[in-house]
Order: sequence, then C-alpha cells, then structure tokens
Amino acid sequence: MSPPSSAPLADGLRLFGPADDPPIPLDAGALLLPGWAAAEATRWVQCVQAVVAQAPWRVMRTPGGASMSVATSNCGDWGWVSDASGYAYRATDPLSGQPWPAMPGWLSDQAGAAAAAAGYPGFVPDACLINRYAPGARMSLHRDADERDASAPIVSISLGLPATFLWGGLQRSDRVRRMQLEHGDVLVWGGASRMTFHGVSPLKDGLHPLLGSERWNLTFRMARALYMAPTLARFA
Ligand SMILES: O=C(O)CCC(=O)C(=O)O
Ligand SMILES: [Fe+2]
Repeated sequence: MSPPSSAPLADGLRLFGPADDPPIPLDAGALLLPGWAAAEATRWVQCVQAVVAQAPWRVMRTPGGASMSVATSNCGDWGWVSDASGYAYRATDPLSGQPWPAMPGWLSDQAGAAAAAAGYPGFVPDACLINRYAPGARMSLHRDADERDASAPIVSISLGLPATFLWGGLQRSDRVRRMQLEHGDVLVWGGASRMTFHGVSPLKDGLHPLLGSERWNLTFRMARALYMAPTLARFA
C-alpha cells in the first residue's frame, strides 16, 4: 500500500491528518483518523461559535429527569434533543422555536471528506450535534439509534481537551475498550459497528491552548436522509 497522501484536495480538505498519521482500524467498519481535523482547528471552532451564537449551549434533561453533564447545541436540518418525552430529532430549536442554524457548508464538506477517507463515500449529514464537556462531564454508554438509516456512518470530531472514549460492542454487556481521543481526532463508525455502544469517561481537568478547560465534540449524522454511496464504490 502506498503511504497516505497529505496533499490538500481542495479548500483545505485532506485525505489524512497533517502528521500523515495513518488511520487506525478500531473494529469492522470503525476507523480513527488521528489528528485529521487539527490543522483547521480554528475554523472548526469558529463554525461552532457561529452556531452557538444562534442556538446557545443548553443543558438537556434525560427522559428520566436527570440533567445531562454536557452542554449541547445543534446545526443542520435536524437537531437531536432529549427531554422528558424521550430522544428525538427536531427541525426547530425548542429554546427559540426557530429552525436550527444551517449547517455551514464547510462543516458538511469536512464531515463528508472524513467519511470518505474512512471508506464511506457519499456521506451528506443532515444533523450535527455539538457537545461541550467541562471537567467532570461524561457520557454514559449508549448507542446512536435515533437515525432513520443505519447504513449511514457516524462522523465524530474531538476538539480541545483529550478524553477517554469508551468503545464497547453490539451488546451493552460487551467488553469496553478505553482509548484516548485527542484534539483533532476524527472517529468514523458505520457498517458492522454502526450500533456499537460507546461513551466518554468524566473529562479530566486541563488547559488546552484553543479551548481552555473544555472539550467540544461534533457528531455528524444522517438523521432522516437516506445514505446512498456513489455507485462506483460498489465496483471498487
Ligand atoms: O463526545 C463524544 O466523543 C461522543 C458523543 C456521543 O457519543 C453522542 O453525542 O452521541
Ligand atoms: Fe453517541
């Protein structure tokens, strides 16, 4: 196999990270792209800031009534919300009654390029959930199961403080692996691992040059749209 190319594709898109770190297979269908988003981190941060200027960070409640430990926002056609009635994708922000901020084209392009680099061409997200972790914030083991088309992958970007990511199996009781997610890391999972249980351990305190004592995570999904990989990929 030839070494991964670092040549910019267009408008700052790269096949692999600036350090040319090769992708790390995690499971069938799941790949870590180390540092893939690091080179453009300030642009990622600016995009999030523009979103939260319109749809501010808020703490959602779980159906059981507990406050989530992350603060959350969304952009795109569909925003993921949790409240007393359950989990759902909504077209409008419950805080404002207005549609969620549009997904910046650059974000959508980046998510599509990351998915393609992980073997999922044709990924066009219609939802981007943004989670903000302060020290102590965590996400318990769950799987992303509110989307219409489970053949579409998930693209998850980490910014700011490192976190311990929990990667389990298809059953809640399966062994859980712990891995460090660093600033700029991109995790893509789909196919056989699309319904893998995952979570995040309580964030350790620290100071990141760009985000201070926070970690931001952007999770791109196809919430309602159907995933249609380009025909060519089937013959590749
Ligand atoms: O913060 C992360 O890395 C994971 C977030 C997540 O799993 C989710 O929002 O569903
Ligand atoms: Fe998740």
